[in-house]
Amino acid sequence: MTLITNNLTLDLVAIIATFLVGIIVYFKWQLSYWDRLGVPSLNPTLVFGDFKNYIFAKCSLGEQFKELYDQFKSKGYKHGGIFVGPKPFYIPVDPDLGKHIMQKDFQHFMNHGFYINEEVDPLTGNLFSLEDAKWRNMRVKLTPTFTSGKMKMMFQTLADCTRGLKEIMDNLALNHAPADIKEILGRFTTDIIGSVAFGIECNSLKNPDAEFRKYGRKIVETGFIDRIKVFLVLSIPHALLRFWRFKFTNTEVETFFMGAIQDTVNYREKNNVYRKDFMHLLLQLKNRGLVADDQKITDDKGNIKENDLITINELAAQAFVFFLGGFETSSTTVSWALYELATNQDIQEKLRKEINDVLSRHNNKLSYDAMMEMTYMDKVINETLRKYPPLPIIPRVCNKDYTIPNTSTKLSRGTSVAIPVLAIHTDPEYYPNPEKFDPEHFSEENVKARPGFTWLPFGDGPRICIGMRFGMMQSKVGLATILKNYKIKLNNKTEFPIKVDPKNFITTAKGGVWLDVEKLD
Ligand code: HEM
Repeated sequence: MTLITNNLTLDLVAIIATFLVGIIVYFKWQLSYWDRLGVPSLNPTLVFGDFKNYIFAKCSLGEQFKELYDQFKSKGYKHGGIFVGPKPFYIPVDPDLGKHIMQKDFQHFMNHGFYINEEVDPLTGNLFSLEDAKWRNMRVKLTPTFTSGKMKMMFQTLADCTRGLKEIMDNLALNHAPADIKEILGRFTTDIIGSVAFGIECNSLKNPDAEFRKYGRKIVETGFIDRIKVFLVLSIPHALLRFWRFKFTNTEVETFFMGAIQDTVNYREKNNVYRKDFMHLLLQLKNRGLVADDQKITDDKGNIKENDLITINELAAQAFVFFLGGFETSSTTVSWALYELATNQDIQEKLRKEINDVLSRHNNKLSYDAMMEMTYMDKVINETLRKYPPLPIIPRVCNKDYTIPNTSTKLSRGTSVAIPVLAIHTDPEYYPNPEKFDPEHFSEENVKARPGFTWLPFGDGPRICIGMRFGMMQSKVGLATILKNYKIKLNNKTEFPIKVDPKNFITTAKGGVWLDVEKLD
């Protein structure tokens, strides 16, 4: 049987050719999207759009966006449009546009546009992914969990984990062995966040193959399949992915975390356990519908806010995102800080002096108040987050048609936006000599002289990182513990000049950061 000609082979060739031409026409039409809208664009290619270098692991996600931002900036554009595959993304170049998107006109750009399918993939129902009213409600419920009072309450749990960190560093110093610092700090922050988010002693500092560490690694180390999943989530309409019952979370990871959370919840509810951690506050939300300053996870006086109760799946998704947000971001931040301090010994000495001076006023004990007094430490961490923002871009989606300020261009509902954080942080207009590690970029005068929305490691506006205080606190504790007790130098196992690993979503050092450690008296 033939369809078009009298020859089956010719028919097949005709069908395939028509299909290919259709795809090419579709891509060409899509790739003219920004031109049709009057937004400057670059030279996207069929299939990959402007994203070829990232897809082929030639550069990291942040570097890919930086390359595109730099092109727009060099042509004097205030904004631009790019393509991830066929999907258009809007990029603000002028920080004032960033301010509109993240703060002034937040009601138009409320969502991250991440994939959610709470039914098939329950861990995607977390605060980072939630949208619209669901996000707002959850954000309001979780905000009291991260006040400075709650940070103070959790400080001791956090400080307890420094013991294991010191044991490892002592051993390395004694044996003159190089420290794979990113790995060690990954175990340190896993122990902290496992303890405060799950109430579980993970013991990954003692045992590098502890389960929490193993699954934590699985989440952040992205293989080919994970890159494809990211590409699908970025380029395919989510309604279609939901229709396919697409699952973003790795099933093994989901089974492990859901199991661990369910066990902890059961244990605490059955034994009425009180512990000063996030899990306690999440359990209050689950059983009482509010976060309270007391030891109770249930309320016997019938004083329950029924409408504000969260389900066990919602609790699990939030504990999961605290874990995810909490360990890798801070451990990479401290690793990069130590890399820079090993390369800049004068800054290392200056910071050590501040740590010793402050601690001498606090009985030589790490405490929340002592950490708050370390202002040079703040500058060093801010500068680290400038050069190496763990999230090199921040995604947003336009949820209500929007006219770009001072233009007649309309972004329609559903348009994706990427705030190019790394690119802004390394723009010489805001940070002269951006490759230089200089904590004085964060002196009072320099901060005042810079336009707003040019330092965005935690994002900004109503959707700013909810765990910022906690992230800063654990980074400071890690850095203070190491610098107080050890002098560090770069070991020659560290690649020099160091490169960002293109295979990781988070800004991490390719090949790791290796340090020589000398114990101080
Ligand atoms: C150095 C440490 C950290 C960095 C650099 C960081 C960075 C970020 C960024 C860039 C965002 C997106 C903000 C936006 O859209 O404007 C974010 C959101 C978020 N972060 Fe962090 N984070 C850190 C630590 C933490 C910690 C310790 C936790 C939890 C314990 C956490 C939990 C979250 C959550 C739940 C969100 C979603 C907030 C929302 O959508 O309302 N992060 N973080």
